[in-house]
Parts: sequence; C-alpha cells; structure tokens
Amino acid sequence: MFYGKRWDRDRSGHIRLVHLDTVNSTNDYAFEHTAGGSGSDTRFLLESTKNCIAVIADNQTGGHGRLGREWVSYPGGSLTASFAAAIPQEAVTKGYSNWLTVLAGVAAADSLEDMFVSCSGASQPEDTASALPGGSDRRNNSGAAIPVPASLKLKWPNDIYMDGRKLGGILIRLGTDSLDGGSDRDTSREGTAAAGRGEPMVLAVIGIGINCAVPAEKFNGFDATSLSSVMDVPAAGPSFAAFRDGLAESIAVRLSQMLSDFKSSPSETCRYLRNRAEKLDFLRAQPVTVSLPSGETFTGTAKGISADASLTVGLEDGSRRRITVGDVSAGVPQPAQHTIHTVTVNSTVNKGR
Ligand SMILES: Nc1ncnc2c1ncn2[C@@H]1O[C@H](COP(=O)(O)OP(=O)(O)OP(=O)(O)O)[C@@H](O)[C@H]1O
Ligand SMILES: O=C(O)CCCC[C@@H]1SC[C@@H]2NC(=O)N[C@@H]21
Repeated sequence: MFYGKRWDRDRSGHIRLVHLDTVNSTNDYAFEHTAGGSGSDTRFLLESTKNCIAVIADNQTGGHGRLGREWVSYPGGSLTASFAAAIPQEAVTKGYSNWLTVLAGVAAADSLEDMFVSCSGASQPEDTASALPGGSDRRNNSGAAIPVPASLKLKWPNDIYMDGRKLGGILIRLGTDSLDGGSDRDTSREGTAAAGRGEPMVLAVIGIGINCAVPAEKFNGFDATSLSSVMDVPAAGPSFAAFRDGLAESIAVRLSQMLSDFKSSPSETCRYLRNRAEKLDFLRAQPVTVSLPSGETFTGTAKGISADASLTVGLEDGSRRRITVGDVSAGVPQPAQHTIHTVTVNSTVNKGR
C-alpha cells in the first residue's frame, strides 16, 4: 500500500497519482510497493492494460541511473517520477521489453514538445491526433511544420537531450515474479497464446527524471541542461508543483496509452517506436567510439536502432555491429581532444537493480 498522498486525477480512472514529499528513489519506492504482487496497488495494475500508478516526489535524495550512478535532482526544480504498470511476461521473454526505454522516451519527448508548442502559442490541429501520438510530425492546417523552440532528441539507450545537452534520463526496472493478469486482458494479442484471466504478467517501473529548473552549479559538472533554458518555469512552490505535476500527468497519459498498445500489439508498437526513435535519434549518423566490457574499443558511425532495440554501428570496412553492452561516446578520439558525451550502453532494462 502506498503511503503518500493519493488522488485519482485522470478522468479515465486508469492512472493513480501518488505524491511523496521526500523519497530516496521514486523507482525503488514504486517497485517495492508494487512488485510484491499482493497489495491493492498491484491488483489495480493487473486489472486493466491501461492502468498505471505514477509516483511523483518533491524531493528525491538518492536518485540513480543505471549501475547505481548518481542522478542529480533539485527540490523545486526537478521532475522525478516513476510509473508502474504490468506487462505480459511473454513480451519480456520475446525481447520486446527492450523497447520500454524507447517507449518512455517517446512519451516524454511528445509531452515536452506539446508543452513547447503551447508555450510558443502555436495551435495544434485536432487532425494530428492519432492512436499512437507522434510529436515530430506535427503540421499546421496548411501543412507547414509547427515550430518547436528547442530540439528534443533521444540518445540511445536512455537519455533525453535538448539542444545537444542532457535534459533527462530514463531508468526501467522489471520485476522477476510472475503475476496473474486480470480479466480485461485482450485475448486477441498477436503472436501470443490466449491472454485472458491468468495470463502471466510482470511489473515494470519506468523512472523518468527531467531537469525543469536546476541551477547549473547543482549538476556536479555533468553536461546537463534544464527546461528553464528555453522557457519560463514557475519558481519553486505550488506553481512549480502544478507545472511539474501537469508534465508528469501528460507523460502518464501517453505511457498508459502506449503501454496498452504495446501489450495488445507488441510487434506493431515496436515498429512504431522504431520509426519515432529514428526521428528523435541523437546519435544517428554521428561518429561514435564504442568500448565493450571485454576492453575492446572501436570507432564507427551510429546507424540507428535495430529491430531488437540495440544500436547499430557501421564500421569503416562497411560491416555493421549491433551493440547491446558497452560504452558509446559521440565523437572519435582526436589527438588533442577527448570524448564529448559518454553513454554507458547496457541492456536498456535492469532486471532487479
Ligand atoms: N540531473 C542530471 N541531468 C543530466 N545528467 C545527469 C543528471 N544527474 C546525473 N547525470 C548524468 O547521468 C548519469 C547517470 O546515468 P546512467 O548511469 O544511466 O548513465 P548514462 O545514461 O549512460 O549517462 P550519460 O550518457 O549521461 O553519461 C550520471 O553518471 C551523470 O553523468
Ligand atoms: O541516468 C539516466 O539517464 C537515468 C536517470 C533516471 C532518473 C530517474 S528520476 C526518477 C527515477 N528515480 C530514480 O532513482 N531514477 C529515476
């Protein structure tokens, strides 16, 4: 049972919002309170493909990225939120869950782009609405692209970039226990066995951190940026909380819809995500340096995301390698200059912590 303040603000009733004043990590908290599988929160998640619990903290004291690396947040200036949902175990065994990080990145990028568009005063035509929301393809009624005052990108595997710097990050944690799915599960899911009552499900926690207005000196030297560099963000206090919660809720609504699509049509949704990820790809066509855990290092050109959500790198001899584990830096080493951005490339999904 969650002990934070809870309110159901989503009109559909599919999203429960939980607000915490201070927590070590929203990811750890959401995981601990749902993965056990017996409480009312877990039952809620198992009841419907669209159900999702969003845990939002005012102050996160021990936020982390992959491999326990520090995630900096600032009370009154950061969005630190984790979204818990149940996904079919079969999606995990078939490898689809590697796409969850991209799904979360697309949800965040679409919500942020919408916010930029509304801040810039441009109207979004209703006919752009689609079952799977697309952000970069927005057009006005005469077909012209709607201006977005900042360039949002996803840097594989788990970073959100704005104007060339890191704005946010995503951390997925999957449960290992198999839980019984509820009765509203779609029984027509492609490529899967009948998915009615009792279909095995696993808990997924999708953690998202976004720098809304973090003072530069708080970044501990990380090459990071905040939304406040391109737009007015309300000062700390109730106005900031409303701004942050609005953004978190917008992301939650998108996640709920995309997760539901993912559960009912995993391969189709992954194709859609691959398409969106291609448009949002920060590394695409850039020279990169890859360091594998074995100690091997090589350079190449990022060629985009593969069908299994790994990164494809083109080598000088024309061959290609798929990277699932290792370190990738944008840029190649120069005699007098070293790497610019470093990404640890690992499985995009952490099983356990
Ligand atoms: N608030 C923040 N904004 C931007 N970057 C941050 C912030 N807090 C920490 N970081 C960076 O994110 C990293 C944690 O992320 P993670 O362990 O998932 O690695 P990563 O995504 O490969 O990182 P990166 O590509 O940024 O080096 C930290 O090591 C730090 O470099
Ligand atoms: O390093 C990254 O790029 C991923 C960082 C993920 C940070 C978010 S903030 C909310 C949630 N709680 C955590 O401890 N981590 C994630």
